[in-house]
Amino acid sequence: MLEIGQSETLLPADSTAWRAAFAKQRALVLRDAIPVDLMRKLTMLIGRSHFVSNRIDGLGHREIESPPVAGKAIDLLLSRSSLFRWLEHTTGCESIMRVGGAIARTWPNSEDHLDWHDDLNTPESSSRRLAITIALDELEYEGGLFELRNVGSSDPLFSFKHDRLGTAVIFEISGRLEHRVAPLISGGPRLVYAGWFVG
Ligand SMILES: O=C(O)CCC(=O)C(=O)O
Ligand SMILES: [Fe+2]
Repeated sequence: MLEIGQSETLLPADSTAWRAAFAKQRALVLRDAIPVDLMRKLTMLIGRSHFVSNRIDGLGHREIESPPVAGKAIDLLLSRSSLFRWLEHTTGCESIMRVGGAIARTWPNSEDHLDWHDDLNTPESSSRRLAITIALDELEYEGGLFELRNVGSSDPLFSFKHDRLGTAVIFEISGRLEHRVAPLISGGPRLVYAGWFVG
């Protein structure tokens, strides 16, 4: 059990199963990582958030929270050295120094999605070690599947549909892996925090 509460972080005492899961699929599912009471507060903040169009050249489109308010609150919640050390131990990623991200929203339309990419596309992004996404809503939707694969492989190593409020996915960022988010077919929107642990 792992829980990122408002004032304390509960981390699993025995990480053996987590290490084995990450070794196999290069990703972890942290079910209910943000507890319900804290999630409720974040939902209230997000209710006042403003979103702008965010086109990522060659990859796709989505909306992101701007100015970042709820996203900054989540950055702060994740900025805990005990969590950084647990992630290093569990994933083998070295020296995580900080975390930062944004709230992203996709709708069922002809443009919202992200094609295969590795999150290492700019010089500033080259120190990204792990990515984290957290479900911030639980509206039903079809499509919107997240997939992670080895570059050049056609079989995903890991796939996940975010539909449980407060559940997080952590996955490896490296030149040997790529990930994508499929377009929504109906329902939604899909609302997640998407950030990176940076070394
Ligand atoms: O929405 C997701 O699940 C992943 C987002 C993503 O890949 C990114 O922001 O780079
Ligand atoms: Fe990404």
